[in-house]
Amino acid sequence: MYILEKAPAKINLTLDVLYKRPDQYHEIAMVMTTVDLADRLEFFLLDKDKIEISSENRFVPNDERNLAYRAAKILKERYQIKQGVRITIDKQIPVAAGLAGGSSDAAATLRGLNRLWNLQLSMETLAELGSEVGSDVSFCVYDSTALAEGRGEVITELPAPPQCWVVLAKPVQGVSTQSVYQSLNLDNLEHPDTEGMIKAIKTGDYDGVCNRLKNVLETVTLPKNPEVEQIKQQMIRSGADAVLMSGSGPTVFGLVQQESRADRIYNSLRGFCEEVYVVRLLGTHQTLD
Ligand SMILES: C[C@@](CO)(OP(=O)(O)O)[C@H](O)COP(=O)(O)OP(=O)(O)OC[C@H]1O[C@@H](n2ccc(N)nc2=O)[C@H](O)[C@@H]1O
Ligand SMILES: Nc1ncnc2c1ncn2[C@@H]1O[C@H](COP(=O)(O)OP(=O)(O)O)[C@@H](O)[C@H]1O
Repeated sequence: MYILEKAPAKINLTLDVLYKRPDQYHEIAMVMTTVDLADRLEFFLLDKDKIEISSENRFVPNDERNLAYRAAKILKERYQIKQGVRITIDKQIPVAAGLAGGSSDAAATLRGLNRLWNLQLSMETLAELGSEVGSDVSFCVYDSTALAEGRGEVITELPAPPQCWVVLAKPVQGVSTQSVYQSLNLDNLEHPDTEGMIKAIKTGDYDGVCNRLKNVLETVTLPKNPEVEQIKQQMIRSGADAVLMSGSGPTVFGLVQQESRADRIYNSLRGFCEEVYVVRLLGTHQTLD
């Protein structure tokens, strides 16, 4: 018996950092949604009491460092599961890109094993377990559109934003999330209009969403990675309605309503950026088959 799960990438429509906490984390408020660029995970029951991971991607560890492995281990130990599992990851989301690929794989593992092992756990319980793996995993468990607060694990679900096309471009150099947070200067930050973004989403106001895209982590990643700013400028020149860096970066996304315009942006970026994707905004959980 085996189970299939899709693990979509996320983008940040807003990302605000409020203050540094006494633990190693920052208190944040961010509106996130999902796009149709997804890893695919397969889960096979094993008789032996073992978690096996495989992925063809050379940047993804095939051992206990894999976030999917960590999610499976937490679930297995917490519910004393004696069966083992083999997890194969077909990696489509660029790694260390600000698109939460690893977190989404961990979340898909929690959803998939909940079904494979027939645990009947609620989304809330899976999200709580996910927060032990990483700050973005709870959001990824819901796999929808949401406001994420706390260190990212306090989730308030939102409706899907207005439908549009999303052009994603990832510069070659990956970014370490931890070092971006560490380098952030909290003085004189221009904060996003989080409430305004939520209202724009709720009223289906596409222009309102575009006008409010903002990510305070750009203040760290942009000066260190000139390519990110170049890609932003190129997307604007080619007709994007709005552009922003996702998460800690370095991936940049541009929003457009017409497919022809998305194609134009894609073609204009192909020359100097190897990894470019045109995808639909999803914003709600999609079941496979
Ligand atoms: C920036 C964001 C935005 O969605 O995503 P990515 O760019 O990684 O996709 C998230 O806040 C990242 O979430 P995630 O990648 O799950 O972070 P974690 O593994 O929990 O933490 C990695 C490190 O980032 C820092 N960190 C993370 C979250 C937070 N609220 N404050 C922090 O200071 C901590 O130094 C932590 O050790
Ligand atoms: N299943 C996984 N997919 C991708 N990266 C993973 C996975 N498991 C562990 N990692 C590690 O997590 C790090 C961050 O990966 P990722 O989630 O893709 O980036 P981001 O946090 O920027 O969205 C990578 O350096 C990678 O080695």
